[in-house]
Amino acid sequence: MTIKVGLFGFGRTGSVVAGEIIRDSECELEWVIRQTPSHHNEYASNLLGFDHLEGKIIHFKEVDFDQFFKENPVDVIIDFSSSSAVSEYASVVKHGCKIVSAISNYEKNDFEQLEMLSQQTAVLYSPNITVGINFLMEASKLLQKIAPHADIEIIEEHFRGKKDVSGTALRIAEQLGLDKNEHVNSIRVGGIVGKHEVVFGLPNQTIRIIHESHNRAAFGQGAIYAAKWIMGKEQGLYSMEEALSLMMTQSNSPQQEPIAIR
Ligand SMILES: NC(=O)C1=CN([C@@H]2O[C@H](COP(=O)(O)OP(=O)(O)OC[C@H]3O[C@@H](n4cnc5c(N)ncnc54)[C@H](OP(=O)(O)O)[C@@H]3O)[C@@H](O)[C@H]2O)C=CC1
Ligand SMILES: O=C(O)C1=N[C@H](C(=O)O)C[C@H](O)C1
Repeated sequence: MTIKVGLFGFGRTGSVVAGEIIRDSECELEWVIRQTPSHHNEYASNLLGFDHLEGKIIHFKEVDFDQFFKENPVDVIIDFSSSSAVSEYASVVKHGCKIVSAISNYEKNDFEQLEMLSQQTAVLYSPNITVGINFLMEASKLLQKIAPHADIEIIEEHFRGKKDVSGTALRIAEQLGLDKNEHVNSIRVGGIVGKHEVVFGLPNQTIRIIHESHNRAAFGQGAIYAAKWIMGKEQGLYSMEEALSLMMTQSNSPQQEPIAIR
């Protein structure tokens, strides 16, 4: 079965994610919604160098989205736009459309709206949708149990223009029970795509767990993994950790094909 995908956002990350969706043989990029009229009615595939037409770019304000969705339905919306976009697609969940949201930091009201949508459809939300970061989280939790007296600091490094504190770092702090105002250290330099490090300080040794995204394609591959996983889910709010833990169980079962991690 081909999964029809609608993408919100065609910026730094969305444009790379679009390329990954187009490349994936089990997905079809139906459309891409953006905030400005840039490249309206052109195809993401052409802009990204493919020679077929896929992923028509739509300026949100040019369409009545409810009507647009009825004419151009998708199985899943993948969101790499901004916190407020959730209100733009809120109405389409009644058609059974599922949602994968990768917005790193939600405004409180917008996140409450996402939570409300999860009462009607399956929503997967992850401030860091790479598969690898979830291994860092699990390893950090395990190490904290083994070395409960270690000093723990979280370091997050991103490109110069990233304004918000890393949503991933905040999630790691929360999971480790650390005060985010004291233990999250941010560095903004050059073009770093995304690096997260958890430092465990002991009297005679230091342990560092690091995850680094070298290319934004990692976010696209994670989002596609999440989209495939959520296809079989009932309404509810899911995390990437849940999607991955099920995958690990599946991979032990000879009956079911695990979703491949790339
Ligand atoms: N969870 C994860 O793993 C990751 C999450 N992110 C998150 O993804 C989001 C986007 O990041 P990034 O690509 O760097 O940001 P950019 O600013 O480069 O791109 C944002 C894109 O979203 C579009 N957009 C913004 N607001 C709306 C809206 N209300 N409706 C429709 N489209 C909208 C913009 O349109 P236009 O182009 O017309 O201006 C643009 O295409 C951020 O929240 C970021 O933190 C990023 C990487 C990984
Ligand atoms: O804005 C980004 O780009 C990223 N945001 C993330 C975050 O805030 O944690 C995840 C990723 O490293 C890239």
